[in-house]
Amino acid sequence: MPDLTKDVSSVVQACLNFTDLTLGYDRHPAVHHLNGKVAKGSLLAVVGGNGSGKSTLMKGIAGLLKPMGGTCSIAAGTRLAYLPQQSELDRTFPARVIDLVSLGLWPRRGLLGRHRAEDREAVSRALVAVGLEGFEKRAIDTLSGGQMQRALFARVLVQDADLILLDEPFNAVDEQTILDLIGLVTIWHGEERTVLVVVHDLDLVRAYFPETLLLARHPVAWGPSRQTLSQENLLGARHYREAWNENAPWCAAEASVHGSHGHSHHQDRVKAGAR
Ligand SMILES: Nc1ncnc2c1ncn2[C@@H]1O[C@H](COP(=O)(O)OP(=O)(O)OP(=O)(O)O)[C@@H](O)[C@H]1O
Repeated sequence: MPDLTKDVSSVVQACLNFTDLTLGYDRHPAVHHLNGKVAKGSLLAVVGGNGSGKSTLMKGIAGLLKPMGGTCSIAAGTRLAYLPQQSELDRTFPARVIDLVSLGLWPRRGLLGRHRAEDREAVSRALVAVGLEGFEKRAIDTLSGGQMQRALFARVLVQDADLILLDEPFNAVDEQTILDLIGLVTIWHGEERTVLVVVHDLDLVRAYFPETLLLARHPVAWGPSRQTLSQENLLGARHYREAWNENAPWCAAEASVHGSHGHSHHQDRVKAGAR
């Protein structure tokens, strides 16, 4: 399986290194044989259709899913912040905005640690940066989807992480919120943090993300966004997704028919079944 990150020079320090990484659930792989490096300071969009493995990859990097095969290594000393999809969060938890944002302090202070004046200032600055000044005491279950996403970005700001994983942060939020949140992502990129974002809107990707990984359970393409999002690659991803058999078992054999990437024994099964 070749490394698809052709544009990443070997002299650039890698923040993430995938070696034949396969992730999945109950022995059913959802991301197959991913190889490549994410250079420190990259701003990488992760795109693909529903069920193509984007969230699974994020969970694998965050350490919430153990690889079924291969490895995902993170550069030593990297502080990580992971923002799951909003649908995975429990909004009914009785917390105020300030409590939610202050959770970003726990890697430094511990859950029960006393917050110092500088911590309180960091939380206040983060709330101002996301446009939620004055919302400190609001219960999180009273926030709109966009306000909640702003609060979650404030928590990421407070975390001060080197590697930031954002899973569909622009879903179900209005245009102004998207622009404000993109502004923060751009600032993080300027600060040389490594940022991976699952995005559905390809126009947004083309406009703001220098690099893109296109997934269809396997990596279809990875490189500069314009090249990755070529018609050919997008069609290839769709073709692979349409041929996917949800019930295919764990792959044992390797059979590469897509030229340089992926293996398609699941597709073969579907075709064989259709005959
Ligand atoms: N907890 C789970 N248990 C079993 N299968 C799962 C689990 N989570 C995801 N899957 C399956 O893994 C595959 C990849 O799912 P994943 O959520 O990574 O896709 P995605 O690209 O993020 O999709 P979407 O754009 O719809 O969020 C899907 O077939 C999904 O049904």
